[in-house]
Amino acid sequence: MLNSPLLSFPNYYYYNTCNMPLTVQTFNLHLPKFQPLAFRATEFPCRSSDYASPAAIRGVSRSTSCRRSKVSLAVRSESAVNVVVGEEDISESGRRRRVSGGGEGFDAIVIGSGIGGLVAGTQLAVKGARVLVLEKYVIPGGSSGFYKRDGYTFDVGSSVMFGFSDKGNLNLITQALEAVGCQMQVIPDPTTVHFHLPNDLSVRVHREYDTFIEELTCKFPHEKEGILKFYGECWKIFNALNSLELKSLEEPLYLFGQFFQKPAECLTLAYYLPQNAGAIARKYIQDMQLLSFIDAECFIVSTVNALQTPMINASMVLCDRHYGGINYPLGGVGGIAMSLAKGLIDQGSEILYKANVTNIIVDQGKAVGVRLSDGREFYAKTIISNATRWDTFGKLLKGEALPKEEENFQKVYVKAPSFLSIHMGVKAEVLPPDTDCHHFVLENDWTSLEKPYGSIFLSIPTVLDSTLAPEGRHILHIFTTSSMEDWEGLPREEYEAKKQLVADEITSRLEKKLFPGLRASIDFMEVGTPKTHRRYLARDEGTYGPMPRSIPKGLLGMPFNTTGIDGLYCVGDSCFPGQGVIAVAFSGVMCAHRVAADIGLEKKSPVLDAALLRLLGWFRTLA
Ligand SMILES: NC(=O)c1ccc[n+]([C@@H]2O[C@H](COP(=O)([O-])OP(=O)(O)OC[C@H]3O[C@@H](n4cnc5c(N)ncnc54)[C@H](O)[C@@H]3O)[C@@H](O)[C@H]2O)c1
Ligand SMILES: CC(C)=CCC/C(C)=C/C=C/C(C)=C/C=C/C(C)=C/C=C/C=C(C)/C=C/C=C(C)/C=C/C=C(\C)CCC=C(C)C
Repeated sequence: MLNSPLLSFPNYYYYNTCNMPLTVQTFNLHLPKFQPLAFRATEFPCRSSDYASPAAIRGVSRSTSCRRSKVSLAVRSESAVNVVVGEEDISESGRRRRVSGGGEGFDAIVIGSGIGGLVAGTQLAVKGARVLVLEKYVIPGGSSGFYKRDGYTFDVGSSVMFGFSDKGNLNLITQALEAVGCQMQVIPDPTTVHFHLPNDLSVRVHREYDTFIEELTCKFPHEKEGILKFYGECWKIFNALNSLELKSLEEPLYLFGQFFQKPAECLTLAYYLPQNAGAIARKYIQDMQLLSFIDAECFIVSTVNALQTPMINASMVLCDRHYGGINYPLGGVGGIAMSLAKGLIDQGSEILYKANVTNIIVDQGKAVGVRLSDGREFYAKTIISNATRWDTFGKLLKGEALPKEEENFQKVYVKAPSFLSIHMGVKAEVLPPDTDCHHFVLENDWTSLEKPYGSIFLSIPTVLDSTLAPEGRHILHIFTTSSMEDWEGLPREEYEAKKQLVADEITSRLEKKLFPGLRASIDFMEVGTPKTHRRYLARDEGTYGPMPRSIPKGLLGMPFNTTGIDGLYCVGDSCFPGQGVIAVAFSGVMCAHRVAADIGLEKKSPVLDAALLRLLGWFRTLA
């Protein structure tokens, strides 16, 4: 007999009966004051092997109705039971009818546990909100997750971590962890990236700004003044950003407060908001090769050239790497998400894995809950989607017309291509001494920069943290842009053969350019394609994020967190300011602030809200 619910929210109860060898259980529901009119109980197997089998789930699901607070249910041992009570009558057929009032379960449900979703969730939890994070995969992190094979710990995405220092206002990863009482040991990276470019141009981006500038001006002495002016303008923006307290730009009390306290900095940012790095670089620099280098500097973080990269984003990454520096978390990037997920639970909120959201439930125009692929439903005051905007509006919101704002977003931005990634374990001796951790390779032709497979990104995190690989081995994480159309529709054998072929070509290129003998030193290799990214990250076409269709007006067209659907918010890289772990962490901070204001956990002014949201909507139409 279970007497007390593990969680006792107004209309949602979750009983975990795992490991209880019972076949019939009685639930004495400790109900809130209002008398529930109905409940539905659904039983789910706990063991992961059962979850893998849809038949097992179908076989045990059942629903019933009752008007009493004592319920007898036959459930299997090793099961978890979900009980939804109150407000809604959920009949056998699964159709919902509103039957009475009552409270809502959670303050916020977050769909997805990428860094964007986790930061939004944890920031809300520390403000006192009850949050439920639903993650499709078995661990948190999304593209910042990890996986282990044969003694290697691989980062799913790349390993360049901005925002992980101990100073300033822009160390958003450090701050997100600190907010939930976590701290991670980091290893300073002496070089952000080593560029290997056409015409044998080799540039190391040193942690010390002056050393980097010295190296660059050595290669382009005739452009010394232009170099100093361009990077100097980046610093002006970075310093303005770094002086602000970062919260939601959609919350007027905060925004006007910042304008009042730091008018010069806010006006600086407002001035640069619609501008792009390439146009500013061209004010100072004429040398085409140097301008191409700046394209490559931007491409590695935005997958587009400098002319299409917002100046605020470029300044953020071109300066943070010298200000706070790039720092790698000991034990791998995956530790960040694991720590945030733990922090979330420590704050009394929850995260469920293998929870694949298929529907956002909208009632009278308001997002009120979600439905999972296994039939479970969860309800909350607000729903935050960490899925991309294409997935959120194209797949999760069924039968809803695309809001005007989203139409505008899709007019300005397309899905960036995905990646082909190779996770490789190699014998340590193949790397020359003092090999840098991160490399960017574009061998012969500047025009190949943005072409599929044109340039190669390479991270060797074991240069910084040798614990990630077995003794005497290194990890090479290699990736290059690649589109879904190259991989879709191939029969299995052809698909596998093509993976091998492309991986061989990339390995040969690296062998020629950087590491002679690379092929013979391979100890482990796994190749992921856009299909892999789509499958494991649930990102439409495996996309890396939004990419402007043409020259954008800087960041002006990027949507923030609110959406055209009441109660529904987006977070992650298809929101302002875009791709990147630190960028999605900022979108999480902004989202949590806006949601907290909307559910009464932060100050708000409904009149100013309406005016600001209308104004921002209008600004976006100018993009
Ligand atoms: N700097 C780096 O080296 C680096 C490394 C890794 C990732 N990144 C960045 O991380 C960014 C992405 O972060 P993000 O937070 O926006 O998203 P994400 O794609 O990392 O995470 C989204 C999460 O949501 C889950 N999800 C999606 N749809 C779902 C559904 N319907 N039901 C349940 N779960 C669902 C996915 O499984 C995933 O875990 C990328 O832009 C990339 O730039 C950068
Ligand atoms: C509202 C209005 C209208 C106005 C107002 C004005 C103002 C106040 C404004 C403000 C603004 C702000 C605050 C902003 C902010 C921003 C930010 C924070 C940004 C950030 C960004 C970031 C980023 C973009 C990042 C990115 C990164 C990345 C992507 C990374 C990646 C990496 C990789 C891929 C690596 C590579 C590798 C190799 C080479 C190997």
